[in-house]
Amino acid sequence: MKKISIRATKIFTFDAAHCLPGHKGKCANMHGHTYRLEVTVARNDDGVLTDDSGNGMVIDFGDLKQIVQEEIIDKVDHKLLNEVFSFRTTSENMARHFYDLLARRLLAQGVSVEKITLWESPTSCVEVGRWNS
Ligand SMILES: Nc1nc2c(c(=O)[nH]1)N=C([C@H](O)[C@H](O)COP(=O)(O)OP(=O)(O)OP(=O)(O)O)CN2
Ligand SMILES: [Zn+2]
Repeated sequence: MKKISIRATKIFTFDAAHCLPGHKGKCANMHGHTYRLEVTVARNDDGVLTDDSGNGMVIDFGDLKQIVQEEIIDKVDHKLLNEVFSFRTTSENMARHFYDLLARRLLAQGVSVEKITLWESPTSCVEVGRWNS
């Protein structure tokens, strides 16, 4: 029987400009996106804090919002991404970077990042996570 687990997701948006030098199409030119960032987390024990010291939450949505704001949104919103990051600013590279930032920050709280979904447009997204192989 499959184990029940609980995940919590919070959604963010940010506006940013970038270009992909050498891209074969129009994305070589400077252009902008309203990115949508979906952050899904779980407790490392797969449940919620329900003991006397617990609060029945995977993580307080307010705390998650503050962490994502500090670690990601404040650094990228209304910025030129090519100046923020040393790597090529594909959605894949950014989503992986965001995953690593949040995984490191949430580790101490016993919270793991299950999935990061980064939408570059309403029709294009990438997902980063630990999948069952
Ligand atoms: N795998 C990836 N492919 C592309 C990326 C990327 O990050 N990962 N990025 C781009 C460009 O940044 C471009 O802005 C987005 O391309 P695309 O989704 O094709 O944009 P459109 O507006 O043309 O999308 P439609 O909805 O199909 O009109 C390119 N590729
Ligand atoms: Zn783009």
